[in-house]
Amino acid sequence: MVANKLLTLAFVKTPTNILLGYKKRGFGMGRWNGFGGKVEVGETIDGAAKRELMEESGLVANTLHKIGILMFEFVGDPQLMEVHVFTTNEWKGTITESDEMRPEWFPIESIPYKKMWTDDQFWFPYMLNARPFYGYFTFEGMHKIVYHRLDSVNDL
Ligand SMILES: Nc1nc(SCCc2ccccc2)c2[nH]cnc2n1
Repeated sequence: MVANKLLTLAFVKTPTNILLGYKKRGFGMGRWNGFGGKVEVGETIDGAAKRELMEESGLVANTLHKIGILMFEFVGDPQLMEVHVFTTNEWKGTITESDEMRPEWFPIESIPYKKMWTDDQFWFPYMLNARPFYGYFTFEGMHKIVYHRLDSVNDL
């Protein structure tokens, strides 16, 4: 039995703007995304999300709100990615570029979906409207979605 790979993704947002990071290396390189990564052994998911946000953007979130869970399957890879998605609108610290990510604010009206993962355009509206969601996406390669399902949920 291959366990899911447990990952986090956190977004810092105001009512009109969202902070995205340009991934400079590794998985998802060359795309704008939220801040996140692996949940380490002994870490809570929330704790990992806060740590990754701080490491990758320099910001400390006072509270993170769980807004979604995304499952990603890549055809040919038995390990599913289980991504817990968070938002925050209360943070401290100074935005700092890391070796992983170059943070930049975007108006919510001009999110660069063409330079992001293909699935983001499906679930971002749920996140931006604070509607908790559960999504499952099957990828063939790094661009093509061959199956997806996305549902609103009452609690996560
Ligand atoms: N938006 C988005 N993000 C990811 S990976 C996010 C989790 C992660 C993984 C590795 C390093 C840092 C963060 C995706 N994968 C497939 N579609 C996707 N969409």
